[in-house]
Amino acid sequence: MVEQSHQRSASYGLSTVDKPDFSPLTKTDLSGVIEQNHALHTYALPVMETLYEQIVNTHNMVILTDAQGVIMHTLGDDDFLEKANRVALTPGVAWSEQRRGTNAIGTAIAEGAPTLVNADEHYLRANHILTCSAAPIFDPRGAVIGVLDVTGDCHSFHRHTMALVRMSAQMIENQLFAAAYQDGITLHFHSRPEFIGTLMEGIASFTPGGRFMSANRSAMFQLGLSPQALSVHTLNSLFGLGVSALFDHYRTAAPGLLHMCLPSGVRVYARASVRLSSHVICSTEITQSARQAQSATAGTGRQTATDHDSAHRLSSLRYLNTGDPQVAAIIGKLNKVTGRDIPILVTGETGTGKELLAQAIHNDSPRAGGPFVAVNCASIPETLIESELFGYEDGAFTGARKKGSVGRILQANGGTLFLDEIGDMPLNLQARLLRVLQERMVTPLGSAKSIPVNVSLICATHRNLRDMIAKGEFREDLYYRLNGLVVKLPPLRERTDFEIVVNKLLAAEASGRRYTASPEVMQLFKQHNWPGNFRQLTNLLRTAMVMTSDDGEIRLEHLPDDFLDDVHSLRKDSAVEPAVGGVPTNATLEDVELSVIQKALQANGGNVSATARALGISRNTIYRKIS
Ligand SMILES: Nc1ncnc2c1ncn2[C@@H]1O[C@H](COP(=O)(O)OP(=O)(O)OP(=O)(O)O)[C@@H](O)[C@H]1O
Repeated sequence: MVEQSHQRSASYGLSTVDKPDFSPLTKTDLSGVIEQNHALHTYALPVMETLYEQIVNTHNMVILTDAQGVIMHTLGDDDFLEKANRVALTPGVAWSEQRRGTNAIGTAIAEGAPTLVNADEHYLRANHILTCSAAPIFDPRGAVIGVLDVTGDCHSFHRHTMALVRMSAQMIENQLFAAAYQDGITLHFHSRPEFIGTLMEGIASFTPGGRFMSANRSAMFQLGLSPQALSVHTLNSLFGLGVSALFDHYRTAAPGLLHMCLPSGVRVYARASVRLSSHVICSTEITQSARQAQSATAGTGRQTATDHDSAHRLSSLRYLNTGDPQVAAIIGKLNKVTGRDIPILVTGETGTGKELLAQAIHNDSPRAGGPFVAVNCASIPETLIESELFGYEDGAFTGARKKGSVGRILQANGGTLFLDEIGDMPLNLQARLLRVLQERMVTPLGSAKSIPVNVSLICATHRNLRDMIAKGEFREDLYYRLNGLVVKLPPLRERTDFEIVVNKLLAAEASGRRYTASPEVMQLFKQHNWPGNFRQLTNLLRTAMVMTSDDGEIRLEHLPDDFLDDVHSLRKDSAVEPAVGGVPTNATLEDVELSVIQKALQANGGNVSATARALGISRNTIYRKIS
């Protein structure tokens, strides 16, 4: 390999006596390279730190480059970094074979394989002082996206270094893989069970319906198939197990590792995890959620869902229907419009489950195999909403990524776009959004080209859009475009299935144990007004469950003090209520303040930011006053 690389080096017109080339990229260009390789850079840095800890004080350095061999980051012993500087081993410098002849980084890229280049194996004489071990980092399609390298003084050569570098590169690949394929079914497998959970495990991901999405290098190796060959497969065709059988397995009392058979006949062990957007349902939790789905439907006298398509059922409309007539009516209406691409507007206080409902609508629709893209218009700075939604072309504005960005609307193509807090969309963008909905075309920022897009739209808001229209804050024409079907999720305090909801959440949060709420606690819960709705109740239950004793019963003493204070202050508030002229004679200024804040909170559906705006005080003041 070294000999062939030397021949290539000569063919690039390099001479062995060439001096090191000190022409790094400018700071701006280097930032551009790092920006283009953002995910690689982010996931590689912690791995580099760990790798460096293994080799500290050995006159070595750790190097990360992009796919062209441009150094993006280095970590090393000070004395060696100084020496490295002399041969241009610094950020911004390219170490491709074309620029520096045979060297571990450039040759690893040229060969697409881990490479060790020691002392005089380097093409340039100036680099004979080095020993370098490099491993390419691959993306799931098998393309080299960067190189991890350990370079040191040639006298410091150690034969274990290469193994460390290879393992670290694999670790980066697995982390990039996990970040890129978060949704769907993920299988972790190996022919030896003790290797599951280690760097050696194969990882393959599938859509909730079982279609193959991607695999890491170990998986491709074990399956003996290329990324192209894998793309036509399914969970069943690769592992001899369908989605429903997978869920059946996890519905058994003590699900162990799965036993599966690869197309080659090799037997493997596997662990599966399922994640449907914001919901992670891992191994044992699959069992729980599946059971709850069944008990939820059984509780309302509905037919239990069939096993096929179990993954969708975990976040389906049926699962949300736990007996409240308002919710049942909403689900009845939604079922009628499913698949008709009628825009849906979900209203309701914060934490009432608007996003969960949107996800369930998507999962129950014919678009379930497509993407579900959620955008919270209130959490993105106003200046960025436009580029985030519509995307932008190369160099559209200062700070834009070199290659441009596909906006969220186009990301949702073929699936569902969920625009949360649509009331927070700035007026000028409301006009652009309206155009997209009318013309079904998106024009990215800085582009003259319009791209056709096919999305089903669900919007949500806790604000009163009609009031906003009256104040000129929301476009009437957009409102009529969004409200094909308007549904209002009830706040928890109005739900008649409150007890079922509490028990459902307790079961969902319990991993294998049984938890209950004592009658006093349930009574207290029913009297509380839950401004944060499901989010608040879930958090409270999580904390209380940790406090319980062996019997798993949540009693008053297990509830957090701040919640009890809240309940107490609300009671105090209602005691103050029947006052003459609105201000009770025995009320302190503090009581009145608290009462005003609580009323405003209620009027704003528990939304602290909106309350702060309405009262003209800071969010911190609100938290301080109600704590
Ligand atoms: N019916 C339900 N059953 C179980 N959990 C639920 C239910 N509805 C909501 N939740 C949980 O409550 C939390 C808040 O739900 P979600 O984000 O959907 O509410 P939201 O109305 O969109 O809130 P916000 O308006 O603040 O964005 C989530 O963790 C969600 O999983």
